[in-house]
Amino acid sequence: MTGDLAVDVRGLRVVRGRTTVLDGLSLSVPAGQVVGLLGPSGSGKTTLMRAIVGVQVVAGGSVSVLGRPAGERALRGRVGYVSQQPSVYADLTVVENLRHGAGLLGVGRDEVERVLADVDLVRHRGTLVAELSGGEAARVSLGVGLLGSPSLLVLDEPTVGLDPVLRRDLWALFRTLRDRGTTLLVSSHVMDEAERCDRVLLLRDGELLADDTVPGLLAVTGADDVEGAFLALVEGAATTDGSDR
Ligand SMILES: Nc1ncnc2c1ncn2[C@@H]1O[C@H](COP(=O)(O)OP(=O)(O)OP(=O)(O)O)[C@@H](O)[C@H]1O
Repeated sequence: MTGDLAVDVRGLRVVRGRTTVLDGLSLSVPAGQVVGLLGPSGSGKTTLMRAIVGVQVVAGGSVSVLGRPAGERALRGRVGYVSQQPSVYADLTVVENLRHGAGLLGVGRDEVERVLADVDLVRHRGTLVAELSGGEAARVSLGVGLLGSPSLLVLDEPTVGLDPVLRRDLWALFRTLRDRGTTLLVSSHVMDEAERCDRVLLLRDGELLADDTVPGLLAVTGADDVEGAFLALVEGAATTDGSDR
């Protein structure tokens, strides 16, 4: 492992509507790892991911991605983003969706074939997305994010709604991608998914409660699992900031 950072966030401030979602958040994502971004619903995970991929208006601070300011044109194709909203066309087939994505990125058809194999959809290549199961459709979205072999993949709750077998298979794919040198930032509000990550970032109300490995988190909190560690950290924060949410 090198000491390189794939993402470096300093003093990030984001206001959405009337809510200050992030107020001076600083964190980093080391290159070549699977990093889990965990936290309850509304803690700011999607907002942070949007800032990292450069689609979020920010009110202050800096976000550096692969050594460049987030959203810079030079990062196009080097950062893959799979949002929670399906970003594929239901009335196109699997391969048509991937070819469309490849066309937008300017990458070749060989990329489409590689991605089809990676997400295990070769036999569904000619199927309309509307006729796929939820898990298969999720893999088409992921496939679009994999086009062009991005150095950083930002995945917003990619396993939500998937059965345990599909979740396991997707995590195996994430590790394979990491072993090929990709950095992955994967959000989840399912704490047990943390166990599959090299590091975890725990967010609550826009604040970073922890940035550690799973064994490190357990050692610091004395908890048996990540859920227990999170609760211990929340309670610790509650006693210092006077809130008990
Ligand atoms: N478009 C918006 N306008 C105003 N406020 C928003 C908007 N989107 C999100 N927020 C607020 O920002 C806060 C953080 O939302 P965000 O989607 O980043 O959380 P999250 O941790 O990703 O949640 P979830 O796990 O439910 O997706 C929430 O309080 C939410 O109400």
